Amino acid sequence: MASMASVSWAPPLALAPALLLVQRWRLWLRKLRAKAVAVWPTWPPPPELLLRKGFAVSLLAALLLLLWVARSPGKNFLEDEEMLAWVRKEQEKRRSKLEDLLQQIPVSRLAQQVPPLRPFLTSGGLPVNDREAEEAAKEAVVVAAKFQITANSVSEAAEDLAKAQPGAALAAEGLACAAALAALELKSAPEEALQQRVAEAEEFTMLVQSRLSRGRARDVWRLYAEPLASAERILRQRRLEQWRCVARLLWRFKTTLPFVALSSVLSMVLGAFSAMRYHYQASVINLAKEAVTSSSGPARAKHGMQEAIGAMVVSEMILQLAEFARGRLTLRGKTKVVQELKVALFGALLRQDLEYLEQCDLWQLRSLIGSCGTTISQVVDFPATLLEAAVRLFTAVLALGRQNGRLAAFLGVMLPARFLLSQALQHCEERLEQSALPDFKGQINSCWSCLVQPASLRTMRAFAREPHELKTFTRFLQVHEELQQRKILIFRLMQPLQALLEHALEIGTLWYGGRLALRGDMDFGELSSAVLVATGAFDGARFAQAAAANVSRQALGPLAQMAQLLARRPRIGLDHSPWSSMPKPEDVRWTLDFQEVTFSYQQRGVEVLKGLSFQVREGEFLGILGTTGSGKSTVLSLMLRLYEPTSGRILLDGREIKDYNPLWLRYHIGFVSQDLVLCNRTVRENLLYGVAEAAEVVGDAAAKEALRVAQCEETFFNTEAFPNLWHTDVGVGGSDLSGGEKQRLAVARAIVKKPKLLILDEATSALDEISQARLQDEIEKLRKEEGMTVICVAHRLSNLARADRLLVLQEGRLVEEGSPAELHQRDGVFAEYARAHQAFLQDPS
Ligand SMILES: Nc1ncnc2c1ncn2[C@@H]1O[C@H](COP(=O)(O)OP(=O)(O)OP(=O)(O)O)[C@@H](O)[C@H]1O
Repeated sequence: MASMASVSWAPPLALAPALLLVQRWRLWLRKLRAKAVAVWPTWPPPPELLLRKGFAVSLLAALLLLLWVARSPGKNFLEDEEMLAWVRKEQEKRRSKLEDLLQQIPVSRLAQQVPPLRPFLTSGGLPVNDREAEEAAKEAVVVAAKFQITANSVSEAAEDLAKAQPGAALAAEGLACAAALAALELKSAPEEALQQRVAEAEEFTMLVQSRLSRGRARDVWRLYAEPLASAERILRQRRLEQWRCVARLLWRFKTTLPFVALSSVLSMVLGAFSAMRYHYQASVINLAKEAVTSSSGPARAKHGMQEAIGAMVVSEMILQLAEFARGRLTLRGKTKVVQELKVALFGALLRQDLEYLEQCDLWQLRSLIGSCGTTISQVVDFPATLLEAAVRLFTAVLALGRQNGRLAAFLGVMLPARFLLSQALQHCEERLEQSALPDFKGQINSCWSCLVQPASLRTMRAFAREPHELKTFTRFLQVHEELQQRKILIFRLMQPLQALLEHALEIGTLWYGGRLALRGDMDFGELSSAVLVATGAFDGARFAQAAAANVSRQALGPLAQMAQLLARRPRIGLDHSPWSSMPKPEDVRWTLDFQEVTFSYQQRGVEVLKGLSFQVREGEFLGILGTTGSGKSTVLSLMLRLYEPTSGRILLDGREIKDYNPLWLRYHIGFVSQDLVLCNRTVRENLLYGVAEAAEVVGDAAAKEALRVAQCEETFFNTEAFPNLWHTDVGVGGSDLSGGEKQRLAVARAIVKKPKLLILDEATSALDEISQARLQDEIEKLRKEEGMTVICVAHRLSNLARADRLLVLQEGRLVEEGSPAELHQRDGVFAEYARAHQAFLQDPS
């Protein structure tokens, strides 16, 4: 019985608490509804409630609480001892780099020699008159001419330190020294480099202004102001040419002009109709008011209201149609132009001199070309956007002026005031962002660079750097995040201020309108419609300002850069002279004649070759050897016309090499460079890289023959090592091949072209002695059979054993020349090399 009772009573007992809970909920919900109903009539709250002291205080308290919550969370990293020690170490690194630079450049030495500079460099401020400062700068210029350190490298080091340690006095000193060097560079720069120098100096001026106090910045400025002014004078004359470039660039968009014109017309329609939206809304309000107050009753107002609503529907439809049509038109106009421009820019980049490309930030240029669609969109759409905004504003102001002239005048004053105030706020935000925290953002990339390049990846592994790299990455990120938090906080503080400013002006319009209404200069209907129309006017102005800011901030700079790239004429033009005017390669005698050639790399400025004269005869094997850095590879680069000699002449078959088309010349020269890099393609594609329309011109048999000559046919056709045979990918830069395989493939790549001149720069250094000897034999055979001229740079003397003649270079000068036997007898530098080599063979221990 007991068990039966427990079974029958259990469910109701279990339900009881649930029922109780439901009952409670219902009661609670009922109370909540009653409260909501009680509050409802007072929402939105009456103005006097918002103006009560208590409310204002609570609002302020809530704001402060919000700010406190928005503060950077967690412990400030500068309070962490270990972190602080790491930051100091990083700062120290940058400090010592700048110190090393400053010690070398004459300006710091000049501080002892030139009295006016001393107080500036040691204590701060430059208490000299203009003449003395000018004299100091002149002297700095003369002394610094002997040194190779550039203003850019010093200002970069100073900027690095200033970022890592804001307010560091040494950074200011660095900037002062950079100023003197900038003066030097501006004075001595050749005209073609002037623009670059002035751009650097202008960038440098901004740096000085942002990093130094106003007085110190003025002092630094005085050091290089005069040379900058004279350089700018020259440039001003050339600026006309620049404008022509931009005009030419814009002329490229001529096919878009009809589309731009049509979309501009549509934009005017859009602007006018979107402003009319507010006008009709205001009409509806006016009619409603009229219906209540006028004696003619609601019938007339009802009719008017129907008309206004109908007009609103029609204008809305026109708006959407115009928007659609404008979108289609601008897209059609842009697509083709952007495509053409990308091709032109890529072509212009490919055409540039190696020297220029070596100094460029190629990643930046790549993204410039990649994003040219966005840039062009901004520029091409700008007239339409501006027209739309202007028409919208004009329509709104017109409607407003018709309603009330005074209110329109009030707006006429308030709009520019709003614009100026928002500019001031933006400036304020930028100043605030000049944080006192260290900034290591750029350094995060250096951590990544170890990982993403196969060669550095292996080095990282080999040196067991992983834990260190991880730690460094974490630290850089920590500091960076802290800085970001601060910037975000500033942004979050400034954004509401901007919004408040915008709304304050709208409230101001309402206030003024209200006053006019109170004085009887305006009635209720006019005021309500004026507010709506004024909102339209503000929207128009905001729209125009945003579009203009976008174009000036994001589009004009890249556009000018594109124009410059397109207008830039390389010194070694790829189409000069035309290929079609070139002789047949078999009609040319492949002799080379270097006559008093000097050369220096632009970025370093040091003379690498000093009056070099020698000859290369057709069909001979010329060996070049010499100490490290003596200029051997540079000589080969000049033969290929990768660079132009600073002075002197190079003749091919008695004609200046610069009269030959560089593409033609390089096509007939086989080149294996010391720092060879293969493309990330298959073995076969790499092999045929240098042959135009490879598959048709060179058959498989000839390609395999080149592999055989280079001693690597068996390697790449060994299915155990290369299951895909010569269709195997070689990896980034050839990273999936051994050093010897890479070199042999590079030799085969040069030979397969059947060149008239074969240049080998340390081409077999990774080969074993036996393979190297076999390769030498094969090249010898080829030389004899084809009459090919061979120039070989090598450190290993066995590479040069078959040479007809040898050149020995030292510090950019030719110190010995002759056959190996002659040089042996002369007992000079070569004989010394030979003795060292012989000693090793006799006693390798
Ligand atoms: N692209 C470059 N930019 C600036 N300087 C360079 C450049 N290439 C080489 N140099 C400098 O020019 C000098 C000569 O270099 P080069 O490569 O011609 O010497 P090398 O005799 O071939 O040396 P190695 O035997 O070590 O290969 C060196 O001081 C080098 O640092």
